Amino acid sequence: MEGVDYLADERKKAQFDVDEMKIVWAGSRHAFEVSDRISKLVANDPGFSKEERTMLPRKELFKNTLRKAAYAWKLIIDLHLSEEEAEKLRCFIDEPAFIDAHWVLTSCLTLIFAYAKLLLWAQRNNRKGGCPWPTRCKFGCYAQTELGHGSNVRGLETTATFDPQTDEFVIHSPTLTSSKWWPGGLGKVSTHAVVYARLITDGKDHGINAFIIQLRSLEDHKPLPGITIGDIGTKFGNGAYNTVDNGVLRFDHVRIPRDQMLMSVSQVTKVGKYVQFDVPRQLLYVPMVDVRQTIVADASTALSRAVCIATRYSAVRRQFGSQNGGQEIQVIDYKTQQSRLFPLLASAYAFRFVGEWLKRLYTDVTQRLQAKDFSTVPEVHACTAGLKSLTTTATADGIEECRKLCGGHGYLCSSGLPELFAIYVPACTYEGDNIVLLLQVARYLMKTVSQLGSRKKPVGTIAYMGKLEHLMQCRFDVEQAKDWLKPSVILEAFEARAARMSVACAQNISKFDNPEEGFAELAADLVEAALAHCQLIVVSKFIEKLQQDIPGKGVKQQLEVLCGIYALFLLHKHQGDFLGTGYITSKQASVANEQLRALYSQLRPNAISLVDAFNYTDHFLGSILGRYDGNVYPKLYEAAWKDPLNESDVPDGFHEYIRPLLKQQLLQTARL
Ligand SMILES: CC/C=C\C/C=C\C/C=C\C/C=C\CC/C=C/C(=O)SCCNC(=O)CCNC(=O)[C@H](O)C(C)(C)COP(=O)(O)OP(=O)(O)OC[C@H]1O[C@@H](n2cnc3c(N)ncnc32)[C@H](O)[C@@H]1OP(=O)(O)O
Ligand SMILES: Cc1cc2nc3c(=O)[nH]c(=O)nc-3n(C[C@H](O)[C@H](O)[C@H](O)COP(=O)(O)OP(=O)(O)OC[C@H]3O[C@@H](n4cnc5c(N)ncnc54)[C@H](O)[C@@H]3O)c2cc1C
Repeated sequence: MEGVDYLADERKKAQFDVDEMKIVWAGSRHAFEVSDRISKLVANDPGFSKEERTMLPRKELFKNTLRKAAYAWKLIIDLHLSEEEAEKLRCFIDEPAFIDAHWVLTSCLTLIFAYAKLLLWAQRNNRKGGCPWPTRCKFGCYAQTELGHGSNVRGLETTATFDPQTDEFVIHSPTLTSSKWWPGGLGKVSTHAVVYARLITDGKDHGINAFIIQLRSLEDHKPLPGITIGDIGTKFGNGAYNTVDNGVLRFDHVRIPRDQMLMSVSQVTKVGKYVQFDVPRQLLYVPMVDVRQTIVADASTALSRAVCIATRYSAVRRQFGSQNGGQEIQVIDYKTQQSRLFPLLASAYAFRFVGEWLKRLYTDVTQRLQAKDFSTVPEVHACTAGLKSLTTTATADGIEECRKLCGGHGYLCSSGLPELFAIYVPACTYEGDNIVLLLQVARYLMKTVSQLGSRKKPVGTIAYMGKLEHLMQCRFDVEQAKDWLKPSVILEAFEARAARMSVACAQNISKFDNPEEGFAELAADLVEAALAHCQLIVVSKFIEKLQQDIPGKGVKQQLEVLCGIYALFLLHKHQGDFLGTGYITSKQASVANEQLRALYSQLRPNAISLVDAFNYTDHFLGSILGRYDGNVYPKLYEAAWKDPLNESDVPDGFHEYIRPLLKQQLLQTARL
């Protein structure tokens, strides 16, 4: 029945102020108000409908995305939306688009150009200043990855050879494997690209540098001479990421002016002299750090969507246990359902808070960079790489778990979960393969351990290594379940586990004559140590959040429950680490599990309200199973009839393929 709230009884059970929790989730009252307003604007505008997305053929799908993007830009201008509102608009339109790369890169490149300015780039290049990145009337993409190399950035093959005769770089793709491959927005739309290529002057290879290159005519959109571009083909899932034109690009001796090299870390003079500035080369990689921190912030949005769908549906769905003709049991009341669903709900909140923290860390680093302080770059690289890896892996796995939590109906596109998974899962690969990124964290950890004896004190997220002596010896000495609720106890457990795993790896590497050989041999253990370190960061940032003043009846208490679930679930899942490093005994692990079960029971009455606090519209959720009103069955039934296959009772192909078979069968039966 329309207008009935099937989840009303669930909502009455809440023991906290949901409106205040919405503000905690959004980050501030202002952020909540902007999100609320823009999400409703999108939801109420038929121009942003997503209903048929999974049924459209690729060409139509792509054209529809172009239409939406153009419409969104028109709205931004007509409604004078601020940058913050425009960013929310992009989020709630909920369609990966060519425009994403442009959107993010505009800010990345503003940053690169901030360094460039700082490094007197403008004067050295005899330019009047100003950012040549095309933010207006032109579209850009980020062309780093090649067919043959993605993770190994140093192995890229595209060349940029300086010609002092003409004061130009000659950009060339010398092999098939040097074709740029994957950049989003490249295939059909971008007019310009940031291209990573090997810089060659006077026959000498100076490694990878970035160049801004025009790809297409601004008149007729055709590729410029010497440039070959296309789309790389259909990707995983219906609809999903196929709204984006990931592309292939080849250069045949394309000439660009010298000042289109991004000269933030080095410079080529008019006479072809290569000059390396007194700054870390890693500054070239800062765009990746920027996008990775955005991906961490986005993970909680993707996971919370899936969790919202699975939680609401778990309260609607009933199976078994009917007594005297009464209703069956809501599947959310099964302990197995709770033990799979509630840690994901807790993870969504945990990722929200660690994402907020990472943004602050990144802002701090960018301010330091402006002041030529590069000291925190390694830490922000380790944090963004590690947290990108942890949050995207957990989110992709979490979305798939939510699909299973919804049983058969979760497999229907109308549940919203298959498409959400298909769109999200490449996050485990783009912006750095998750294992490759954890290995970067491991390098940072091994470096930290090796420097412990020196005067360099570990600070920031690695500060806990400063109390290594204590962490290597301490033992968990409490026995009661409720002791596991103390933040100091949880923190020490995670610190001791992370420190001990890192030290064990360092000791094992030291047994090899060649440390690089040791690192390669122990890579699997190193990845686990890196993960333990990243999990410690997430847990500690959740605990830090709880130390803030959090208004609203019962809000803090709910967050404490969620924090306990997040930490104790990890402890349960990685029991082997905690037991193996000797910090806890098996009895203490079993007591922790007892506490975890108690927390699930405390969370249960609040589950629906905790997902309501995400404040998602039905449009954004895009799921019949996750509808706010819980009116699942009639809407599923209705949606089935909208499938193109149901347009006629007799399907196309009946006369060619089914009828002859039927006839044959009839004949055979007659012969018998
Ligand atoms: C463009 C984005 C568009 C849109 C985003 C929009 C919204 C966000 C939400 C969704 C995302 C949507 C779309 C995604 C689009 C995807 C884009 C891409 O995928 S772009 C391509 C990304 N590619 C990678 O990430 C490649 C991964 N590989 C690497 O990063 C490096 O090569 C590697 C880290 C593996 C290092 O290899 P190695 O050869 O060992 O390194 P090197 O010798 O060059 O340097 C080592 C030295 O440098 C330090 N370091 C490495 N990386 C960084 C860094 N990023 N920042 C700072 N420092 C870094 C490293 O620690 C080491 O230091 P030491 O020598 O030990 O001191
Ligand atoms: C949807 C999508 C959008 C993208 N958008 C862009 C874009 O806009 N611009 C752009 O430039 N690129 C883009 N990419 C490319 C992306 O950044 C790369 O695919 C990614 O960095 C992984 O590199 P790879 O494909 O070379 O994987 P590989 O490195 O070939 O990975 C293959 C396997 O090898 C393993 N492996 C690799 N190296 C190591 C190692 N050292 N130690 C242990 N294991 C290792 C990996 O873990 C993985 O299991 C995009 C990719 C996707 C899927």
